[in-house]
Amino acid sequence: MAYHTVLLNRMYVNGKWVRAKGNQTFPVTNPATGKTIGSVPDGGKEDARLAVDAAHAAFPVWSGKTAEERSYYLRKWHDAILDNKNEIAEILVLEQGKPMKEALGEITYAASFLLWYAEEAKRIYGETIPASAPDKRILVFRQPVGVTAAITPWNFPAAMITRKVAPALAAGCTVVIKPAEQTPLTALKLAEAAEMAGFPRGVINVVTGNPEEIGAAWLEDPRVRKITFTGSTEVGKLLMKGAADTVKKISLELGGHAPVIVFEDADLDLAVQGTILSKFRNAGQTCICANRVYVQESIFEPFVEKLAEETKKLVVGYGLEPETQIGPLIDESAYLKVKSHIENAVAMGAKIVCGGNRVNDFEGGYFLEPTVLTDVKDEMKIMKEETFGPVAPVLTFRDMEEVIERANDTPYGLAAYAFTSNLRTAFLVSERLEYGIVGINDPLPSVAQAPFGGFKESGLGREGGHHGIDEFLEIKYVSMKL
Ligand SMILES: NC(=O)c1ccc[n+]([C@@H]2O[C@H](COP(=O)([O-])OP(=O)(O)OC[C@H]3O[C@@H](n4cnc5c(N)ncnc54)[C@H](O)[C@@H]3O)[C@@H](O)[C@H]2O)c1
Ligand SMILES: O=C[C@H](O)CS(=O)(=O)O
Repeated sequence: MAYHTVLLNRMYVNGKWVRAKGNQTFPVTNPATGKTIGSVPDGGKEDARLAVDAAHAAFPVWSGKTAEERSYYLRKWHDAILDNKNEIAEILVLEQGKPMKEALGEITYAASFLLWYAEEAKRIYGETIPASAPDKRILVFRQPVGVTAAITPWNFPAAMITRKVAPALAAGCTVVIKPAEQTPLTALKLAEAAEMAGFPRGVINVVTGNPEEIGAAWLEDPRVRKITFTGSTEVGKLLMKGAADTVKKISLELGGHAPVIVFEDADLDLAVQGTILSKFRNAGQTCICANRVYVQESIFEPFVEKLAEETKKLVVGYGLEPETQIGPLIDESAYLKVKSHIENAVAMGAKIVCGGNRVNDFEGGYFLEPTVLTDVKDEMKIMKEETFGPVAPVLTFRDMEEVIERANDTPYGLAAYAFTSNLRTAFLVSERLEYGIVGINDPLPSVAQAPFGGFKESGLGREGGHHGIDEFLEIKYVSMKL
């Protein structure tokens, strides 16, 4: 299929579609074909500062609106995104590569945060506290933190933006957004929808361009009071250090290394399908994808046989083709990293049960066969580093004590999964797994109403649920002497 070229080539600052100050642009590539599909402004420090100028100027008006008024704009944005769902999804597929069905699902998921926080905006309650002195009254207010900088990844180019800016806007903050350089077009389509929704100029700003320059500009600007980041743990640590200079609030949604635990009392078909859904969604490029699969030894053989049988059925192809289930990896370096995990495992004795090869039917794209490995050892790279690709290492375990200890033996703590039909096992495992998200017989736990986030080096703070709005609020108390 000949894919059309997408022409946006402007970014959205202060309610206007503008070029970068240096007039530079950078290409946007289709990861399935390696072909350029568009170009966007290559913004830098000055563009980043201008966006903060706009957001800072808009803050008094936006934060001064009533909750009902802010809720209205969020709902309009939600409607504008869903009215243009197919067009946005197609652009998302062209620049990110995921199958159309997943892209449509992501747009729906992204819009759901706007609807959720359109309601949460109206529930930012304060409190009164009984004063110890009879002539004093104590009032507690929750107020917006101020200008918020959102820096987002390429794997969910729509949802990772709205999961941040919906609560920020609901709280009364104004936002400056830097999308990943691999997937800027989706972010600009969201900005287009926000413009359709009628947001006042300067409330929402999207700057495309040099990550280091834009990031540095926002970190050093005292007017930016909040950094909200989704991406690798490595970059998250950099931003956390940079935020310290002006003591900015910070939220971090970082890397993961999810264990899947399959107990012998699990429904085998459910456990296999659940492992496939978690492992191979977005070609394994999600932060909560299964990265390790532990199977109780008594069911190991039938589980691996069924998992391999079902994995071989998965269709690898272009995202716009309706039958495609597995798209390309985002770029060559992503492919080489995943391939290195397979090669390291095999060199240390792992067996490739299925997959393991690049699919060469597609010129220009980095497509990898969905892969299942056995004879895996805990010392292998794939057991320690986030793979971010369609490879499932499967290992055995004897009992709950052993598997909980091994599952928790990682610096990560984002998501974990367990398949069991035993209620006691479900509760004990849920309580003892050191992860912010635990799916029990549920491989797809992410919803707008739940507080998404990680333990340990998987992040700080939560996105979604009523917790998500707290990240964008300051608490103030007023002591009034009568
Ligand atoms: N926890 C979550 O919710 C979640 C969600 C999606 C992705 N992720 C993680 O993100 C990673 C993959 O995404 P990625 O490759 O885009 O991550 P990345 O860290 O390379 O990039 C993320 C964003 O940070 C920007 N960036 C990179 N260096 C920067 C710098 N020095 N200053 C400012 N900004 C900078 C990038 O341009 C991009 O916009 C994986 O580790 C994945 O687990 C986590
Ligand atoms: O990759 C990270 C996303 O947060 C995954 S999900 O779509 O929220 O499950």
